[in-house]
Amino acid sequence: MDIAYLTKLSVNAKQRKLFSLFDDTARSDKFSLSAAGLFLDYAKQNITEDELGGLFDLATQAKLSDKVTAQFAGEQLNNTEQRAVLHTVLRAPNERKKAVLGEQAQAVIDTEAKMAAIVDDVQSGAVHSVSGEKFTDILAIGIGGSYYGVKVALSALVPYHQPGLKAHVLANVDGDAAQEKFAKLNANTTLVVVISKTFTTQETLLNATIVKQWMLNASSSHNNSSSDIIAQHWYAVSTNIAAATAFGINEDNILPMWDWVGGRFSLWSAVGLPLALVIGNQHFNALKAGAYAMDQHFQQAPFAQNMPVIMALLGIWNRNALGYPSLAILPYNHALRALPGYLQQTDMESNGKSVDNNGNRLNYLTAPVVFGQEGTNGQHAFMQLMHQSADIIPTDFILSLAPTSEHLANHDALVANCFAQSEALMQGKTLAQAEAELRLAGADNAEIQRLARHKTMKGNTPSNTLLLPQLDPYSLGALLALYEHKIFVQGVLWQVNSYDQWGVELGKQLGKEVLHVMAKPMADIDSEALSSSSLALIRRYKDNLDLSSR
Ligand SMILES: O=P(O)(O)OC[C@H]1O[C@](O)(CO)[C@@H](O)[C@@H]1O
Repeated sequence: MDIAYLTKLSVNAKQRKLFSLFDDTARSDKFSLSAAGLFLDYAKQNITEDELGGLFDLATQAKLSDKVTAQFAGEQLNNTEQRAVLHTVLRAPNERKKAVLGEQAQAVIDTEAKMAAIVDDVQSGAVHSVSGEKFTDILAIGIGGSYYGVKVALSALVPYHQPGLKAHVLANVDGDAAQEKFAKLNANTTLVVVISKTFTTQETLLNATIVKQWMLNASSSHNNSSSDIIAQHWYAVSTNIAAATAFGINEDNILPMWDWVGGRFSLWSAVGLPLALVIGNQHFNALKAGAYAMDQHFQQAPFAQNMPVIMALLGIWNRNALGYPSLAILPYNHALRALPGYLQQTDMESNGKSVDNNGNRLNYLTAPVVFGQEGTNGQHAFMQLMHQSADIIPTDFILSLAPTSEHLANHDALVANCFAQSEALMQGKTLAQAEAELRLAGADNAEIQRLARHKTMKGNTPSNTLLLPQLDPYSLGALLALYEHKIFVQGVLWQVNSYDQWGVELGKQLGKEVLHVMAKPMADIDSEALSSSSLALIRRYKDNLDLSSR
């Protein structure tokens, strides 16, 4: 990316009062657009039409259109793992699947049909527990991309859940997390879905093992045959069919994934099974249809009317031209409370890189630190810093226009808070305004002098406001696809491979080494791979638990 060009382009923006851009009375019309049912207002970004035009030029220089075509056509964009990036084909019509995947398309279509049949059969009771009862609970075990997508959609789409069927997700390897589930679940009516692309992930396998043991124990006390309960209650989604079978899962109950679907973009594949089981095929298809509508928009709209492209370029503007290091994701819907965590993974795991596609060190920074929380909770916590500190934190406000509950006064308050926060973050409060307010409230000069600076707020914080017409499967699908494409565009401009995650692998390697060292007798604790700090921590842990004698 041409940083010198970006620096030159942004020279005025750095000095500018963002609010002054609203001297143009047509700004909110010019800086907003709709796509796939979503509405984006980006008028509160610190950017002019000319500057945005400059960013479009940058996208053209990066041959963004060619890259979009290449991605949807299945070229191997993930060049460190020699993989295509084709999660989009999973939500495309079958003709498109055949055109892109060739012979492999039939396996994908068959898997979708098999998944749909499982969903119908579980919902109708045709597929039932060993005791002949209808399943009451779905427990999904997975982590990272094999967890977040399902989690975010499950909590967002509660009104679409089939009565009598509850879904639960288990990710954390802390045994407490599993224990919490056991307290809620009846093993005899629980269906388990293990989701692991590799079927080698430590957390998922440990959790699957304890859940299996819990179910076997419950089953023996119920006089069921143990092998039956695992064969009938357990499903898996994986590329590693052999490992899933070796774990004891009935081969008929294993749905394949493909290496061209990245974990964090896999909700659209059979990874979505726990979600589909609970919301049903019709709503799962609507989720995919919303994502497909955004795919179409992304491929067809010119840059100046392209929502993912605009959001991506604004993100680059804030990160690389204006130098802001983070991005707050603030959904003003309780139902979207899992979205910040989901986007944290998709964005930071994808674009948190420091070398380009050819392995050359970058001379600019990439993904911002993404964080967030549901509104209005954040206002009474970390948003204080967003208003009062000198740091500027660009923000995405996300809101469903239609209320998700019957409590309309609460929804009005929620909406008002959302709109007010973007305004407050942009306008801030000058010293003169703070002084005038204090004077009006009857403060004397000394009091004004003492307090006015504390009440001054920098403002100038840029934000997007994204509106969903209502929180339904279609809109959610469009929203998730919007962010997927935004991340893709940023990866293209930053020239990084958004689809590998070697950093996670390093953690896994050292995790194994730590476990290996922990298993040694106290006197032998040593490792060339670990620092004296970590070795001392291991000794302290063993001292406390006397792990070696277990
Ligand atoms: O699906 P798996 O193979 O269990 O991996 C879980 C997750 O771990 C990662 O490899 C790293 O977090 C993700 O990409 C993936 O979604």
